[in-house]
Amino acid sequence: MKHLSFIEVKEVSKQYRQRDQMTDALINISLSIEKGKFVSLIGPSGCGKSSLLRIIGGLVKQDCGEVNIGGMTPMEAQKRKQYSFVPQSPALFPWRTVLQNMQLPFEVNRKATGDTAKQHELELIELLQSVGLGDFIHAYPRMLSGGMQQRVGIARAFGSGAPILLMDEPFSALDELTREKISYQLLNIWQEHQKTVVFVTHNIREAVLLSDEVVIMSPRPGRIKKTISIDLPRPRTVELEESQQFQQYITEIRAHLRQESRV
Ligand SMILES: Nc1ncnc2c1ncn2[C@@H]1O[C@H](COP(=O)(O)OP(=O)(O)OP(=O)(O)O)[C@@H](O)[C@H]1O
Repeated sequence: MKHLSFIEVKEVSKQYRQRDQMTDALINISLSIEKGKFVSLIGPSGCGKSSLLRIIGGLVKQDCGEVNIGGMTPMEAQKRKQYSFVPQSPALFPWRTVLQNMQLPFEVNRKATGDTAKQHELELIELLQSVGLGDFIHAYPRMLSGGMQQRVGIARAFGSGAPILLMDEPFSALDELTREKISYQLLNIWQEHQKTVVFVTHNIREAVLLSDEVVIMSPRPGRIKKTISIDLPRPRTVELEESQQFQQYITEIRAHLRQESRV
């Protein structure tokens, strides 16, 4: 049976000009992502992961090729509030409580969606509980650690109503243990809400643990080297992480990345 793709990137290329120099950030990228899938982009620095994420999200325009988001261009998809971005740091407003920060997308998008924050308050509180922040609903961001703030950012993205989450190294500023804990919380919340996620990371373990597919990219110019389907059962567990099968995926991806980082 042929599966319908939700995000379709076809033969996309992107160059940047800086002074007199041109950089081929992406060359001939084609990628197809089904609705509800979790897909990671991994590769060495400069291979174009963020550029591809931004092109999918309509923040950057490709030079050639096509991007189709459920029948819309990325710009149309953006207008129709199809995306929620989770950047490296969560951009919370310091003068708003955690819950008020969660409510922000509804206030911003109210004209487009007609939904009010009040209608969704219970749901937002449940999301905060599911990332372990049930006791911090009325706290201000300054009272939270970096990891807790990032969890608010993730919960907010899942609560926003957007079907596509674009996450650009959301855990990169966190220590290893916090990172591990948050990846499991992200897994749980994703399992429950079934959003389509495109996740940029440098971390192989994280990519295998979270993803249905890992897209390995290579630099200069940015290309897709290989796409690996992660055929591991869900829910993914700590035991699974220690299994031979899991380790095999890590070894395979690491071998591809090593070839890329040879200088
Ligand atoms: N706005 C820009 N102007 C000029 N060059 C750019 C711009 N954005 C990205 N580039 C270049 O395009 C290439 C791809 O950058 P991009 O940030 O997409 O890669 P990346 O894989 O996300 O890197 P990293 O892992 O370091 O974040 C790099 O060579 C980068 O220097």
